[in-house]
Amino acid sequence: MSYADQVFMQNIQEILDHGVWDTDQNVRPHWEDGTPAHTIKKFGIVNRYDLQKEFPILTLRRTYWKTAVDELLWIWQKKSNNVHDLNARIWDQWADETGSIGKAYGYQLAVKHHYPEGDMDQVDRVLYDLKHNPASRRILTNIYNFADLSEMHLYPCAYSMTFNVSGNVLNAILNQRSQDMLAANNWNVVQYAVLVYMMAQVSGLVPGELVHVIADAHIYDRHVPIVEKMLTQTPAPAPKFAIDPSVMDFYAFTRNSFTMEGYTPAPFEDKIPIAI
Ligand SMILES: Nc1nc(=O)c2c([nH]1)NC[C@@H]1CN(c3ccc(C(=O)N[C@@H](CCC(=O)O)C(=O)O)cc3)CN21
Ligand SMILES: O=c1ccn([C@H]2C[C@H](O)[C@@H](COP(=O)(O)O)O2)c(=O)[nH]1
Repeated sequence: MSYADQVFMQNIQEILDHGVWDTDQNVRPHWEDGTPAHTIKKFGIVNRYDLQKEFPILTLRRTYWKTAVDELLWIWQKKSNNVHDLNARIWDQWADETGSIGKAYGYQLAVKHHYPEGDMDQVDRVLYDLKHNPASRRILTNIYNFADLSEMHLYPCAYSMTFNVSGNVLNAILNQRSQDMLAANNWNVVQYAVLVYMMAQVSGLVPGELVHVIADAHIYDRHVPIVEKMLTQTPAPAPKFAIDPSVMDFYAFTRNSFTMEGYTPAPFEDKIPIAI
């Protein structure tokens, strides 16, 4: 069993056993057929993944990690908010006729801000500080920009990364206000673990801990039978993740810069409906 399996199973069991249903409330998300998409949730889950021990990928079902990395590069490297720049169709429901998802995610990371050293966007500021001010306690990104919320088609869920250097180790905290546990929990964990690896490598550091803070950790009503089945699956050990050691420029990574050796997830045939 991978450590990520262990954490996921504990989180899911905790939500199913002690979570609170929102069936008595009016909820924003709905299913494709118009039915309200209710959830059972736990507030305030904190998971710690030590990247020096193993890569945090689920084996209870396949995490489509290449697609997840594509989306990560779309946001953090291309800094795009247009689904035409993304291979997967996972954002199509939130895109307008031009393909834009509004002033969300990549758009916010591309906005340049004034600093004494010159104008930089949030990603370049992190890269600059990791190199020049590793002792800084101000190395973070935050895309929950209130001024632009009215122009975002979905408010950012994973909205802030705080980077922290201890010795030669790069640690990070991912802050997430809302988490669809089945569709995107491990998806997000894999993405931000890969981001820590990327940031560490181009900064001459080694990846350390990823701390994932989730405010509203929920399971959608139509996902309950699927996660219950997942909990009965036989997990496998974590695969070996590797990153191309020759890439020294954050913007030179591609989806092919990463490999996952020995990934043998349990079979999983269910189609996961996504609440809109
Ligand atoms: N309700 C909801 N849950 C989410 O996880 C979510 C949203 N909405 N809205 C915006 C993005 C889109 N995200 C998504 C959407 C779909 C998949 C999905 O369909 N995953 C499939 C396979 C993906 C593939 O084809 O490679 C899976 O099996 O995990 C994952 C993340 C995450 N976000
Ligand atoms: O990276 C992501 C993006 C989205 N989600 C999920 C979390 C919620 O289920 C929905 C967003 O709905 P809100 O009503 O805005 O919270 O999308 C995710 O888990 N990870």
